[in-house]
Amino acid sequence: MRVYCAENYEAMSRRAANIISAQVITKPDSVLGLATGGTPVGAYRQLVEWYKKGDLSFAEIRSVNLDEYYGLSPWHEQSYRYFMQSNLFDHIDIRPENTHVLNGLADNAQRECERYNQLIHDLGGIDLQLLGMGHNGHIAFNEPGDDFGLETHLVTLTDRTIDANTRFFERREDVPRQALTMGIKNIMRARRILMVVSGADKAEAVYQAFCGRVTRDVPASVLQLHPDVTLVGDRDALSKLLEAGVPVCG
Ligand SMILES: N[C@@H]1[C@@H](O)[C@H](O)[C@@H](COP(=O)(O)O)O[C@@H]1O
Repeated sequence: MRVYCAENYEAMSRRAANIISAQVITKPDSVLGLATGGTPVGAYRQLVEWYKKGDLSFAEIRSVNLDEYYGLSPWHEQSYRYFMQSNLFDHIDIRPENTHVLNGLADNAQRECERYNQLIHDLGGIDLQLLGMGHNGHIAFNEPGDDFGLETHLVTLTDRTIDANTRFFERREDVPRQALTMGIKNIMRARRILMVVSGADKAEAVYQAFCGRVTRDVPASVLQLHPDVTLVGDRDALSKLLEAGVPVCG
């Protein structure tokens, strides 16, 4: 694992965007696994800026998103499809038909999950998977205790995740209770993984994930078993790793 420590959120976002751009430039038809949440927003903003300057093209890029709330339409402002359109897709030259997000309105969740697994397979797998992390160590919507062997599946969100995501909705009751998510198995099959973390409130989860035991109780800890992980964080999020003496670059 490589760890990059950035001074602040902006620098972290630039570093992450750099890694994504390098992937796009070296393999213009890459399959990018994309993530939502507050943390990657700065990296997306940076990519849009570089695209507008003419430094990058996404014309051949294919994307698959990690997860989607179950029960929200793609046009709902808090759906992850809407998030991706407004933070990235609407501002770059990626082809709409090449962007894939799970359908939160699918009648049959099981069938939708199978379709998505097949889609990832047909695309040739994920070249670079971007990840954020929840305060309880969840990745995508793989909550503590979930089986590492699962592929895309329907999950019931924990109270902690619902609490954390309430900030995006008017009321806690509005946060969907279920989501469709890629499983740990899909994520672990990605050729490269890029995790972004920011803020002191993530420091303990980051420490548990990368210095603790590999356990289902901390889903992100499974990344210790992946051969190509880059962790990019700001100083606050990495504080406990730094205290523990984990070597960092930049
Ligand atoms: N499903 C998403 C995750 O993919 C994301 O990593 C997490 C952390 O979000 P944030 O970056 O806002 O802390 O939030 C949600 O639960």
